[in-house]
Amino acid sequence: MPPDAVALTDLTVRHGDVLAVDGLDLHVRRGETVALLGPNGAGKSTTVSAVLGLLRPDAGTVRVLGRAPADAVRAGCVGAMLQHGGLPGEARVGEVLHLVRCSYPDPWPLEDLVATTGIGGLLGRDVDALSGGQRQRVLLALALAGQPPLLLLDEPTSAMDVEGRRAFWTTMRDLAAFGTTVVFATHHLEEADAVADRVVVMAGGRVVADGPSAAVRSAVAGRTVRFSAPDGAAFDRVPGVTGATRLGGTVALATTDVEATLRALLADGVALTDLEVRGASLEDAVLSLVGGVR
Ligand SMILES: Nc1ncnc2c1ncn2[C@@H]1O[C@H](COP(=O)(O)OP(=O)(O)OP(=O)(O)O)[C@@H](O)[C@H]1O
Repeated sequence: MPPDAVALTDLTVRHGDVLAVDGLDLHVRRGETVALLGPNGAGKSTTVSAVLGLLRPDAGTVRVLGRAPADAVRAGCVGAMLQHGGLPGEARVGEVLHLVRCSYPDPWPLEDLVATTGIGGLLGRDVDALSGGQRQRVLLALALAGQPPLLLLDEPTSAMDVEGRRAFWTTMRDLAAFGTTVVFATHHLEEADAVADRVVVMAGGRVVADGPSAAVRSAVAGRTVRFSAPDGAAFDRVPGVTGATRLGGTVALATTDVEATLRALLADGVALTDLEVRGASLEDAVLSLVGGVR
């Protein structure tokens, strides 16, 4: 069996007095697309930095495609987009891209790379004059320049507009379909839900949930029952209901037991017009999972 793309065993990282990553075990198989989720300060960026060999763990081991992180990076096996990823100043995008491509033995063909990342119109621009979203597209092109089998992305779409995000994730899906392993940290949970094979929810430097998005969502018991109801009707004492809100003519009941709630409402003669039952969203699940750990 080939080694995992990323293998973190009992990883512990401190920044001074702050315990940023606390005994983390995380294994990413080759070809997986994994989202790292969690609140600010959960340890996602620190984990990404450790995988890139940018900081030395206080304890535990990091292996990247079976090698030490620095060796994997030096061999051109890892492409990265970091939150504070820098671009050299006083240079044009095309020049920077040329330089980076030249540093790899088998760079991604220029025309295809430029088309894939949508930076054709930016090649003659000064890197200092790029917008946040344009900068992120250029950073993506640099990350992909060596055709790496592993991509590490730390909040890669944070500055992109809706169209840019959509194009970005289409590119990621295409890369994943060709076997690239993609590990990304994000606060855009709908992107994680749509793109990742697996989501890893972190809080306080530890993993609090790890699995396919659907499994993580279903681990949260709560569901919502919505229907139209006239003003004045009260529903907070209905079996299973843990909270009731009303917006205009629509009532939303949070419930831990959908069947009991619906049976009781029907027995009471509630019409349940426009009935809708919704499971927890990934956002609900993450909020619930990290709630006690912050
Ligand atoms: N260079 C540093 N010096 C001191 N503390 C740091 C440093 N970098 C991170 N930390 C602390 O380590 C903890 C984990 O931070 P980290 O950036 O890994 O979290 P994160 O999950 O990526 O957060 P965010 O979603 O805000 O990017 C936080 O408490 C943070 O304040």
